[in-house]
Amino acid sequence: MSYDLQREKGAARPAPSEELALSALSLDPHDWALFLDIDGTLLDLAETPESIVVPASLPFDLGALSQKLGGALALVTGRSLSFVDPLFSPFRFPVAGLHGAERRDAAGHLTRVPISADFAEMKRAIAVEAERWAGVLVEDKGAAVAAHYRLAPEYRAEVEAMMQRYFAKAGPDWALQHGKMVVEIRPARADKGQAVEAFLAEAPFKGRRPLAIGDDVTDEAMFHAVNRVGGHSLRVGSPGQQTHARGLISSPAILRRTISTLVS
Ligand SMILES: O=P(O)(O)OC[C@H]1O[C@H](O[C@H]2O[C@H](CO)[C@@H](O)[C@H](O)[C@H]2O)[C@H](O)[C@@H](O)[C@@H]1O
Ligand SMILES: [Mg+2]
Repeated sequence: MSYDLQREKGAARPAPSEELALSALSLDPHDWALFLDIDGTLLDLAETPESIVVPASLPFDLGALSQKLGGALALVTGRSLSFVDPLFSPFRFPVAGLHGAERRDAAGHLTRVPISADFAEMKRAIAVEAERWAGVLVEDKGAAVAAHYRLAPEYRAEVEAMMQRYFAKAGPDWALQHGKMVVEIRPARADKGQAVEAFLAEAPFKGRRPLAIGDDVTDEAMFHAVNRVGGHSLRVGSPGQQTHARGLISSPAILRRTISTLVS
């Protein structure tokens, strides 16, 4: 079933997806729950995982939006939980990390994944093996590991083959996650769609219509999850991509500007 925001709100003329969906949040803030990806959605992509820039106003705009939504705003990211909080300080939003495998709910309860000795050894082996490819970065995310080739795209095939090989040895508790110039091995226990479903079963998200905004393959699971329950989904990027998302936002900057307008 296609959820027609434009018709429901009686808009007089077609408008870009981001304006429609986000102005619906503003009109009925107690009806909606918002799920936001971080890299490539709220934040512009950067050359390395560490070199992202969080505009100074963004945490405060998100804090104001969260308050407007009665706290029903969660971050759903491939990053680890421990990486996320300092980005949005002084706020600590409900968050799902490692593509859904770990989660902190609105009441502050944590679900984490223990790091086994075998996985720690695998991370070390991947880091050592990647040293031979100048520019390839290995990101240790605790219970997940990512190999980035953004600075060395000529090694894409080698990086993919290496991660595939370690994934094949890792066993059924692990998933291979492709992303933007990155391949990751992450816990298979939950994806972003399952994380969104878990939030939607709890206060203050429960009973609200979900809107999910993301930019990448990993976000397709949450697009699917929110569409299935009559919510709405927006993909950040250019037109023409294969996606479950029902609308498009052209860039993180446009999303940030729209959020800022909603709370000003
Ligand atoms: O689910 P997300 O919040 O979008 O996180 C996905 C991955 O984002 C990061 O990698 C991506 O962004 C980097 C910084 O802009 C960029 O350098 C890299 O090429 C992108 O793949 C992060 O480093 C990963 O751990 C996340 O899983
Ligand atoms: Mg992203």
